[in-house]
Amino acid sequence: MTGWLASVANAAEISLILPTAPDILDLKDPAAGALGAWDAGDIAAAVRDLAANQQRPRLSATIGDHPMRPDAVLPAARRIAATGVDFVKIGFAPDGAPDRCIDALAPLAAEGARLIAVLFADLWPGDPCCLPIDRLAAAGFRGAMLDTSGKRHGLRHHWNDAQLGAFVSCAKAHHLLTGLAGSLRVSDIPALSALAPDYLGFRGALCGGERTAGIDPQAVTRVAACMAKLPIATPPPPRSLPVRS
Ligand SMILES: O=C[C@H](O)COP(=O)(O)O
Repeated sequence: MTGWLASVANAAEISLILPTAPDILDLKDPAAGALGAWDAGDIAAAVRDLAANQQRPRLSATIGDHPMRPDAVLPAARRIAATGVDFVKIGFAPDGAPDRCIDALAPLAAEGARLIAVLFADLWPGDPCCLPIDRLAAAGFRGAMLDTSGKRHGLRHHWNDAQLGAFVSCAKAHHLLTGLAGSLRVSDIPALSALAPDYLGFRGALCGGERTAGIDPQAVTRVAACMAKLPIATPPPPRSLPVRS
C-alpha cells in the first residue's frame, strides 16, 4: 500500500501534521530551495523530541541543494546522517558528477545511514534507463524518489504516468524504496497510487498550493483523507479444495 510523506518547514509545523499520521515526516525548508535543509541542531532536537512517541512517523531530512561534487554533497550528507534521522534525502541532477557523488556516498551507506536519492524529473530525461538506479543500488542507497527541482509544474507535467510507472518498477527491481513527489495535488493521488510507489510526497498541497506559505490544516486533512481512502490490497481468496466423493 502506498504511504505518504509530509514535508514540514519548522518544529511548529510538526505538531500541526502529527495528528494526521503521515508515514514519513520530512524535515525540509522549502524557502531555502527544492531540498532546502533544516539546521542540523534543529533536526537532532526533533529526533530527540519524537523519540518517546510510540506512534511517531519515520523522519527524513534533506541535505540542501548542492552542486554535484563529492566535496559538497558528502559533508552535507554526513552532517544530516549524524542527527539520527531515519532517512537522509540527497538530490541528484545530471549536471556535474552525480556518479562520483553516488560512489562517494557508498561508505556512509555502509556505516548504516539510510540514503534516499531524490532524482529531479524536470532535469533528467524521462526514461528510467537514463537514471543511475543501478549505481544507487550498488552504492547501498535505501531508496529513490522522483521529485521536481522547479515547482511551477507538477511531476506529471514532466513525466507521463507510463514513464513514472517504469521508474517505480525499475527502482523496485533494484530493491529500492520508491517515492513520487513534485507539486502533487490531491487529484493526482488516485492515478499515482495506482503505480504502487511506496510513498507519495507532499509539501505544496499541504499549504493549499503555495509551498512556502505554511501548513494549512484543512489542506492537510484533504491529503490525509484521500490517502486513507486508497483501496487496501486484499489477498486473493483461498482456493477451494476439490470435494472428494
Ligand atoms: O518530498 C516531497 C516534497 O516536499 C514535495 O514538495 P512539493 O509538493 O512542494 O513539490
